[in-house]
Amino acid sequence: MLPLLTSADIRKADEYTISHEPVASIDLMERAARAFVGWFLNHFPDKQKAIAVYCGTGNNGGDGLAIARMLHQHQYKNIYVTITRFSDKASADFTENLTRLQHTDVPFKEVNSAAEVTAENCPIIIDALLGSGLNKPLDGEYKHFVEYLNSVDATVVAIDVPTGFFAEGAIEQDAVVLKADLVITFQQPKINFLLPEASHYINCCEVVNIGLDEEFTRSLDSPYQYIEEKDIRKLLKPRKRFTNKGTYGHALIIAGEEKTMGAALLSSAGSAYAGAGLTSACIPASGLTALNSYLPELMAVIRDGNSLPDIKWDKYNSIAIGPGLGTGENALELLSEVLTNYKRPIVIDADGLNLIAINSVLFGNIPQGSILTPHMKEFDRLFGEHTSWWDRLQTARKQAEERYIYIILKNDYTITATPQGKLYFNSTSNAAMATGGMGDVLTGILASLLAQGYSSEDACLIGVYIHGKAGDELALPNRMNVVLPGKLAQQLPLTMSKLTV
Ligand SMILES: NC(=O)C1=CN([C@@H]2O[C@H](COP(=O)(O)OP(=O)(O)OC[C@H]3O[C@@H](n4cnc5c(N)ncnc54)[C@H](OP(=O)(O)O)[C@@H]3O)[C@@H](O)[C@H]2O)[C@@H](O)CC1
Ligand SMILES: [K+]
Repeated sequence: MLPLLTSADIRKADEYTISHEPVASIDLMERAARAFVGWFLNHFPDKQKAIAVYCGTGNNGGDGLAIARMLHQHQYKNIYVTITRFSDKASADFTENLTRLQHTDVPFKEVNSAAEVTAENCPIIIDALLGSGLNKPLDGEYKHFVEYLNSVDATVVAIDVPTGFFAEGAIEQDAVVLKADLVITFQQPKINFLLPEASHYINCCEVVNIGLDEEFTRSLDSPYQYIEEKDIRKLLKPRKRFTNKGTYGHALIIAGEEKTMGAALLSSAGSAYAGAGLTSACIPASGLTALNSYLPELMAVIRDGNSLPDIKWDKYNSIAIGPGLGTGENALELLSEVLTNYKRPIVIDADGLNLIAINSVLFGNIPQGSILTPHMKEFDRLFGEHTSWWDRLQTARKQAEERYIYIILKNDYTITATPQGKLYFNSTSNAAMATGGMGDVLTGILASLLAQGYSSEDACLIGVYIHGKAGDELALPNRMNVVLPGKLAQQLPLTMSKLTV
């Protein structure tokens, strides 16, 4: 698990490393610059191409100067440094790196206003204007200058954080930010890099390690954590000898109407392929043929007309409700029944969430430890409109704590908010998975993991990870443009077995 730190905490880790490793601050900057250059050398090997390095006068600018010097040592022939003296301040390490640069023959100039900048015609721009020290939205000279650079046709490589981009906190919709083709960031992705707003400003991000003290960063106990494969390997249990279907539980998926049987089929398939010993689908009678022909391993509990089915609650180790269920009277009655009669954690998705949004009194009946899986719109229907993903995260965290539930906020980096106040960012999945029915499969996977005896938290972390991982395994090596949910479900047994060897 990689702690994701705010800028303030990164500064603390920075200071701790400087005094405890110990390493001089200027040497830590040198290490950061070397890490950047190591990556840059491999990906921009043409040493004749002109590179413009724009440096502010803080430590981000200091990095820029050190990087310009190192690239020059690596025989990059056309490096042009511009220092923006838009304020009187300059950090000590910036000043030291300026002295070091002056001992080379790299040309540099200093400008006091955006108007002094001459037309840019380098195909590569290195952005070292401002980094994680940004403390207010850009205005004045920086704003003009960034707007100008955004109009230039060049590949922009940002050091650590693109100028004007807040590493955490709500991002304003009209924020002026230097748009980066690539960000080479130090130690960890910044929290806002993992939220959808980043897509307007950052095309691609690479993380390079600069050796900040890991024990110290863990001790900060950040609420924001990035889940890696090794974490899932610790949680996922291999199937053992001398076990039988009873060992792996019975999941009930309450989903689908006549015209939305697909959602029920995909959820149920997600449950079966994720390894529940038994999966029953509670569906309308009109869907029975579809169910039997789609996956004969599934069992049916029939909902007939307006009457509710006779559900033997004790039979099921977990229940998921919602995909394709509709928001009519019957669906509402069904959900109310479940919330009244079933006391273990359940999974609520899609129309299950929409029903709660319309009938908020139901909120109080959700069993503790239950898992809600909203996408952005469902989330806002449940908890009110939000204008930024950062605000959504804070709401998710608060609601999960107050209601003792898990909220899986679906997104590129799906986030699980827990009752303990943690926000876990998932690291798998890809754009080929952006297709209808994908969430239904996730719902089935979660119900399946609960049925198999995983805690709600482990079910969330494992479920979201394997769902994305199966999608990655199908899409990435085969360069598939789209992965269909049914295929993804079929991939799950292989994905899971790879994670348990
Ligand atoms: N973390 C690490 O471990 C390591 C970090 N390193 C590097 O340090 C970088 C952080 O450096 P940093 O703290 O000096 O901040 P930086 O981004 O250079 O800017 C500071 C200046 O900007 C100013 N300023 C702020 N907002 C502004 C605005 N809107 N418009 C105008 N001005 C604005 C602010 O002025 P003030 O408001 O205080 O007057 C201040 O003077 C980090 O991104 C990484 O590259 C590595 O070298 C080594 C290891
Ligand atoms: K920068």
